[in-house]
Amino acid sequence: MARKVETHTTGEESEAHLQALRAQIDKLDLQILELLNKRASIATQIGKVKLNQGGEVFSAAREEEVLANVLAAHKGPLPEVTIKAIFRELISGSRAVQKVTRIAFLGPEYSYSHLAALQRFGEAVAYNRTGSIAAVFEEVARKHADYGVVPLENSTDGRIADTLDMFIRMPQIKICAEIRLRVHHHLLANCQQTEIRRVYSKAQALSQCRNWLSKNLPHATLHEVSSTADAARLVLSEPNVAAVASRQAAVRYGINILYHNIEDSPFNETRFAVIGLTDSARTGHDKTAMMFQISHTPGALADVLVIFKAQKINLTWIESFPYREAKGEYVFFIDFDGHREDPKVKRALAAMEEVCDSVHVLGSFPQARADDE
Ligand SMILES: O=C(O)C(=O)C[C@]1(C(=O)O)C=C[C@@H](O)C=C1
Repeated sequence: MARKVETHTTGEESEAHLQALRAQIDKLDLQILELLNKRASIATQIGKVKLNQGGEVFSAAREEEVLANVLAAHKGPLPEVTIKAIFRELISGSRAVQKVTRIAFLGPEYSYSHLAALQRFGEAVAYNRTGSIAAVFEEVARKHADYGVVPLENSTDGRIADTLDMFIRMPQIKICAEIRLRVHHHLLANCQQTEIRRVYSKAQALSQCRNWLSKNLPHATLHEVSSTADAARLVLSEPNVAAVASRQAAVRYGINILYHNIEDSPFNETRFAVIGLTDSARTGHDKTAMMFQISHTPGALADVLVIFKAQKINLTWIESFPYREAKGEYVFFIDFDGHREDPKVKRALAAMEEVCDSVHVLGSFPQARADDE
């Protein structure tokens, strides 16, 4: 028969037990610290090799592989989200010991573009906020920034026209990674709900909360401003005003959150592109983005789609966009599974050259995980 375990402990014994456990944590922390710095020293050496080869510090493909290795081996008890956050900052620091990466985004701080950039690049980065999506492209083209973060599409509102327009204007800009950001909107105000007369936000954010706002604030008028962070700032300078913005903006500007998660769709997500001057190496879980033009003849688009069907390539996105240089002309944007170096993708691209007026690959890049996946 098993012996009865004595569970009763005195206050002194339990205090001693606590101290012993904390001593174990102190010891482990020093070991972790040593390992972190060892890893950073190796990253410094990698940086020198890459510099000699003329390569870039940031490798979306390698970062994806590092994270996939770690997550595959992870058994808990720490939540996966914690492991991802730790490794995000670790890799961010490993890049910084090689070279400080400069990232341009559509500001101000704590806009959703900024949150997406932080999610992908972490804190050890020189962030450069700009006033427009066009300026993000220009900063990258002029090499004032190594990479830029621009919104591509939202699950509720669809494409971001300014970004697609810039890809047409600046075909030298490539997509080297994508970021999927779950977008949660909150109602920020420093007055009572019944006192709110005006609600400020970016057009897309107002549209993504349309039903909630009309149901809960039927007497308030809605006003578009250039960013959700600008909207938050207006709450500080005007009376009886609310903003639809992020939790981070509420913290940054010291505003109360009256309601959390007021977006109409529970799956509200924005997909961002990381843009640069080169795209990404193959990982085996990649996507390719491209734009093409076809003649105005019956079946021209079907001829293109049939190529993807024949090669068994899954299309993940398609948009037609007016071509501003010529009336009535359109540019098609598509994303599909696979890397431009995969044999079946190469065959599809060669076949497209035959049937399209113009074909331009925007880049191949690792498929992003959703930030809550
Ligand atoms: O493997 C590299 O190329 C590194 O520079 C190391 C490292 C990392 O910390 O794991 C850092 C930056 C790169 O973007 C990819 C990976």
